[in-house]
Amino acid sequence: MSEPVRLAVTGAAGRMGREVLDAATDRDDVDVVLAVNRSPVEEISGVPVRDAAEIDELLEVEMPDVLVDFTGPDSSADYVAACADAGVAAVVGTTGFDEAGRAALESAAESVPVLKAANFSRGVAALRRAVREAVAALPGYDIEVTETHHNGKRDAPSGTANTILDDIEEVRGEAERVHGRVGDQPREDGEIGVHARRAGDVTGEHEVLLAGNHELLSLTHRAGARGVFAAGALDAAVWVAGRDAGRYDFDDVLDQR
Ligand SMILES: NC(=O)C1=CN([C@@H]2O[C@H](COP(=O)(O)OP(=O)(O)OC[C@H]3O[C@@H](n4cnc5c(N)ncnc54)[C@H](OP(=O)(O)O)[C@@H]3O)[C@@H](O)[C@H]2O)C=CC1
Ligand SMILES: O=C(O)C1=N[C@H](C(=O)O)C[C@H](O)C1
Repeated sequence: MSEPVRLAVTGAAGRMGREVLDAATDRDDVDVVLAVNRSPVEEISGVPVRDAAEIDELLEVEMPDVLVDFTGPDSSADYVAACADAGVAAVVGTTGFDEAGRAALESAAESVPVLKAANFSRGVAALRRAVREAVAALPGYDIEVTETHHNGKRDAPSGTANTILDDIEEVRGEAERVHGRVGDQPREDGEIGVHARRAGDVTGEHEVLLAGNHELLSLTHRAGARGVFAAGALDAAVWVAGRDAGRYDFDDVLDQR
């Protein structure tokens, strides 16, 4: 068997960072050599957690092959820039990037491999394929996309919902995205309704509704635990290690284009 992939994990103390560190302990194809967090934390899953402010020096000293990031969009763009300087591949699970953040990832991808996915669940990858097929088969049907997440989520709509909306527009052409409705606002032909709900500790749900007259198709994915995202992110890290510089996504890992 080949050497385990040397991993750095940023946002180590977050909901996802903890899952990634926990999942990594059960695998022999990865070895966490560096975990960092903004707020001080001593250790997680037996891995000492270092100060995020020292990321540049830490990458030079620990020499990970791949950095896995689940933080926030601004810090993620900074970490990926640090990866580009240090020659480290990046797997980005963080969502909610603005134009400048997206440009920073593109720029880093000129020097190192950057694999970004709004959702590392295999079920969501299958949902996306099913949605593209359903949209192609049901021209003219009304489409509404609803996502539900825990009350700690910052960005809305979710990165996954935005990706699904892009998928729908790829099949159907550009559409107006109507975020919620209020007052005298009848549905216009071709618009896509988008709804973001935040409640309790919901891990993540995405529903795409396609409705014609007298029939309704509902495609739904529910994540039961964050372990599914962590497993996918680690699969992505193993896959991306040693690749050429460039942009990659989870479909490349699943080889399902
Ligand atoms: N692609 C996927 O499959 C998935 C993606 N996500 C995305 O991952 C991201 C993180 O989600 P989640 O783990 O729930 O979030 P949390 O808020 O639980 O964790 C974020 C972590 O990042 C750290 N952090 C935040 N801002 C900074 C900063 N400026 N510099 C350094 N560290 C920082 C936080 O540190 P501190 O301890 O100081 O707060 C915290 O440890 C979100 O964008 C979410 O949408 C989530 C699940 C799955
Ligand atoms: O913040 C979360 O929790 C999640 N975020 C991702 C997103 O924005 O799509 C993926 C997952 O749904 C959980």
